[in-house]
Amino acid sequence: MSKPARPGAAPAAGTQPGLVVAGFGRHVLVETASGERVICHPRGKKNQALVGDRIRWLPTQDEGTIEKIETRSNLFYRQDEMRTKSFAANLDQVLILIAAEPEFSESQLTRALIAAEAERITPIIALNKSDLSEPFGRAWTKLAPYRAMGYRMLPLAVKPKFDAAENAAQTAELMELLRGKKTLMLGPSGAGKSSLTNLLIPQAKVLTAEISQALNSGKHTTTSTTLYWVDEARTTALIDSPGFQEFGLNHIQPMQLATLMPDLKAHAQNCKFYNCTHLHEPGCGVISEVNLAGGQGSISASRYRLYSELFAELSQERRY
Ligand SMILES: Nc1nc2c(ncn2[C@@H]2O[C@H](COP(=O)(O)OP(=O)(O)OP(=O)(O)O)[C@@H](O)[C@H]2O)c(=O)[nH]1
Ligand SMILES: [Zn+2]
Repeated sequence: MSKPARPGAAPAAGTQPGLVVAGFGRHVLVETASGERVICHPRGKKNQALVGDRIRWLPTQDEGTIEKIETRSNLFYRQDEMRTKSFAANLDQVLILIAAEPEFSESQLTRALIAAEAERITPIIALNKSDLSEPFGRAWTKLAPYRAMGYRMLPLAVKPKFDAAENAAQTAELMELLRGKKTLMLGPSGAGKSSLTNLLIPQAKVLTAEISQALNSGKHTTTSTTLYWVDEARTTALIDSPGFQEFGLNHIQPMQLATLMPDLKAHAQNCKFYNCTHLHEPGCGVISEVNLAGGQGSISASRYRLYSELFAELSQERRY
């Protein structure tokens, strides 16, 4: 009998390397070294393999079992009201896709950025629908503080109402950023995630249908996280996680939060107390920056409000 898969455990004899390219519940689709795809089941109750995981698997009749999950370089979580679950691993970067319309939520954006910072992953912010010039201008302005924080940001028109010369250039710039990397794409409903997937991976719809057929006995599902190769050489990957709502941040300590927000971090070193929560302490560098006359400071009132709300949320989650 083989031992249950455990991250970092020694591989069992006869196992083969593979990459998890889709996940549905406890079953995953594994891509073999030669590019074939096999459904694999986990051995044991724990250690669910995630999209992006490098694994060792063992063939059974027409399927396989996962014998080992290689050590992960990072791990991403999502959360709903009920609980936090991990859903993707070993990412190189995160593409946060938002749009001129519907108006993006600064809270959702901030949460996604914090989750990326916590895993030391570079986030890219893409603002879609640059063809809608008026709302686009407003949204671009709203993003000014995030550009000032140093985040990589680019305009995009994935599926413009009217084609313009710059659309192709914007897509090309994005492609340049994605090249050779595994990128998790996320964003609110209506931002253009499926449009972007279809643009970069024209066969995505067919692949998705095949995957849900294979993993879910033909029942249509949109809840699986899927890794799509953008190029034939399989060096550039886009990971789509439909139904995405919120990043799971419960694993983050409240006292860690300010170090994951570059605008706050820059002023936290001026605090009088080393364990300052930046909520009420005298001599707090963060609070004095927020209170600079006329809102001239580099920490906006809305970012500071998000910080205090998240601080309260993370302090509560810890109790159960
Ligand atoms: N004007 C304009 N509309 C766009 C652009 N890109 C996408 N859209 C439209 O925006 C709407 C939403 O696009 P989707 O690709 O379905 O967005 P999504 O993020 O996948 O949304 P969900 O499936 O709800 O998560 C569609 O009607 C698209 O045609 C763009 O660059 N410009
Ligand atoms: Zn402080």
